[in-house]
Formats: sequence, C-alpha cells, structure tokens
Amino acid sequence: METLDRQALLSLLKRPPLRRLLEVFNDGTEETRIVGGAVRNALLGRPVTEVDCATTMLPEAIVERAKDAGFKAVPTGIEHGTITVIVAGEPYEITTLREDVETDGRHAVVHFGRDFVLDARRRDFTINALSLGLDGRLHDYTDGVSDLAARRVRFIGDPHTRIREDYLRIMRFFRFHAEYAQADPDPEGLAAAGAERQGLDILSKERIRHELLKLLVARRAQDTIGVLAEHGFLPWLLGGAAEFGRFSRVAASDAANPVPVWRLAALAVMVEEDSDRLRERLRLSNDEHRKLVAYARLLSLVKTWALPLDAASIRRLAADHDVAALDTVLTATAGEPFPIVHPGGREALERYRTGAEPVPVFPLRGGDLVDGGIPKGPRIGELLAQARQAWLAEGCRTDEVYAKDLLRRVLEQA
Ligand SMILES: Nc1ccn([C@@H]2O[C@H](COP(=O)(O)OP(=O)(O)OP(=O)(O)O)[C@@H](O)[C@H]2O)c(=O)n1
Repeated sequence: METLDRQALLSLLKRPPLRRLLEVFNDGTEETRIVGGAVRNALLGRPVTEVDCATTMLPEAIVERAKDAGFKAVPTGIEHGTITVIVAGEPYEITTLREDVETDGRHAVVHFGRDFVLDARRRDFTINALSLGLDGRLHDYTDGVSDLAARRVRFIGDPHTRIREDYLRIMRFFRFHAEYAQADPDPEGLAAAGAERQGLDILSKERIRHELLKLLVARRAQDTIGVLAEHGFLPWLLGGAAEFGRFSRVAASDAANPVPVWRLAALAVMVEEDSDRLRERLRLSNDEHRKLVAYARLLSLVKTWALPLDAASIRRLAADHDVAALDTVLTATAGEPFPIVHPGGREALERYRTGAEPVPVFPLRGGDLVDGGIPKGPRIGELLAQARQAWLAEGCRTDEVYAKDLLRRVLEQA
C-alpha cells in the first residue's frame, strides 16, 4: 500500500477562490463538495488542474446564488445539471447531485437528487467517487481510498452493469488503469470489458478518439496496450492490425514528452491506407492525418533504402520529410532487421530533432528564376522541382556558393 497525501488534499481547501466558492455554496440547507478527479489526484500528490463540485442545489438556484455572490455563471451542460462558475478568473464546474436512472449505453437521462451516496454510486470507478467537504471530511462510500492506496482501478458494483450504462467506460477502464494503477488490471473489470466490447461500436467516434489518444500517452501505456494486445482488443479499436513492438519502443523512448499521434502511428500504421482508415475511424484532424501519412511514407522508404542510414542519408531524409516522423519511424523499427542505421545517422537525427542543427532548407525560390529571366508560369515550378531533386542528391547544401551554382545550372538548362 502506498501512502496517500492527506496534506495535499486539505490544501485544496486553502486555495482562496475555491474556498470562497465552497463558502458561498454551503449553508445550513445546501451542501456542495469537491468531487471526482480533483480529490483523486490530490490524494495521489499529483497536480490538480480542474476542480469539479457536486451540490444539492438545483441548476437554476446555482446560477442565482453565483450571481448574488458576484461570480459569473455559464450553463455549460444544463441538461445534466452542470454550471461553470468563474471565481477570480478560475472556472469550476458545479453539478447538481444526480442518479442516472435511464441509460442507453451512451447517454443518460438525468434525474436530480440530494443524496451524495447515490451520486457516488452512479460513477464509474471507486477511485473517482470520493468527495471532500468544506469541513475537510473525506467521504468514501465505495472503498475508493483503499483502492487508491493500492493503486487499483475497480468498477463500482457490477462491472457489466456499469459498462452497459456507458460503453465508453471500457476505454476509461484501460485509460485510468494505465494512468493510476500499479499491477495487472482488475480481473473482473477486464473480463467484463472483454465480454461487453461490442458495445464500443455504438459510441461516437469523437468519444473513442478522446479516450484512446489519452490512453496512448498515459503513464503505463506500454503495459496497458500490451494487455489490450494480448486480449485481442486492438483490432477492435483500430480496425486493423497493430504493431505492439513498435509502439513499445516509441513509448519507451518518448516518455518525457509523449505525443499521441506519433504513438498511434507506431502502433497502427503500416502502410499509407492505414492513415486514411484511422482518420475516418477516429475523426483525426487534417494535421494528424498528414503526420500518419508522413510516417507511413517514411516507413516504406527507409525499409527499402539501399544503404545503411548514415549522416548524409539522414540529412537528405530530414530535408525532404517531417523530422518527428523520421524520428518515430527509426525508433519504432529499431529492433527490426531493416533499416540499418549507423551511429553517425542516429547522431545527425538527434541534432535535427533537438534543433541543435537546423534542418537544411532548399535554397532557391521562384523569384530567383524570374530574376534570372525565366518568364512567370508553370515552367518555374517544374524547374524548381528538378533543382530540388538535384539538391537532395548532392547533399542538401545550403551555402551561398552552392546556391549560386545551382541557380546557374537551372538557368542554363532552361
Ligand atoms: N463515463 C463516465 C464519465 C465520467 N464519470 C464520472 O465523472 C467524473 C468526471 O469525469 P472526467 O472529467 O472524465 O474524469 P476525471 O475524473 O476528472 O479525470 P480526467 O480529468 O483525467 O478525465 C469522473 O470522476 C467519474 O466519477 C463516470 O462515472 N462515467
């Protein structure tokens, strides 16, 4: 059992805007507490960036009281009873206590209540159901404290029932496990997640995307993605094959600054078509899609590169492609027979990746050709493209002598 940070928990109540908020929303009749992630993270001694509160007050009354106290109130999820109250520039979500009685696996029709116990029991995991009162009392109705101390993620009550209320909880189970747990996933939760996984199909792509990208960069993503691979979840989530070994190598090397899209590339992109499928399946942005395509192209390129990748090859690849994509490809494939990367190539890549050496930039512009007497028009683009190929083949030099000579050759040829 690890210790929990009670001091950090109580210091939440010392934050002046939060304290002020709780004082306004607690009186003899109404009660408001800090709930969920803020309590969990404070007890773990982790940073608390968002604070959610639960209250016995109804949404309209929250708005009215906030205004009386001079706080701004924005109804951000009024149908679920959520109002964002802004105190000294800091936003807090205050939600009326609820009991979700009707669910269809995606949405809940909310019934407001006044009972903190019922509100805790309708939540997903025991570690997410803790609440803290203004008086400093920690309320634990679901054994969340002992699970938190044991770094264990468990559903509240019957996992099947909790999952059927919202199938996204399958993803959340793995995401929270990867972020907070220590040992293997809770066997009951894992078995239920496997049995209910077909329900993921009814969820919106945006919700899956959100949880999957968070899971990919969670603290113990490597182990947890390994569990998903072992239990056959990955084809289900990704719609195609997965390369766990490549993911694992990237996750081991980028831990200080993980980027979800590169981890996704390593895990799920083998050929360019995978990028298109993932864009559709996970509603990726154009920029994310572009990165997956860059990864796919580099992967096929370096695997068939005729020579071992030395500093000159890396210089050329870096000049012509996305450096982060190149870095991810070479890290991902490091345990494979191809490509062969020379130490000099690795060092060069490291210099480009960290910015210690600038990535070479093609030194000619259309204007240089126009100044040299070529008429404006499509021919300029063609000549520049040819010159660029020559520049790449000749070592991507950027000095003035070379640039002038290149321009001279282009003009002669035209
Ligand atoms: N499908 C869901 C989503 C959320 N919750 C509850 O709503 C709270 C807030 O959800 P969310 O903001 O997603 O999680 P946090 O705990 O705040 O953690 P994080 O910020 O890492 O997402 C959770 O603690 C959990 O109690 C739930 O029971 N079922």
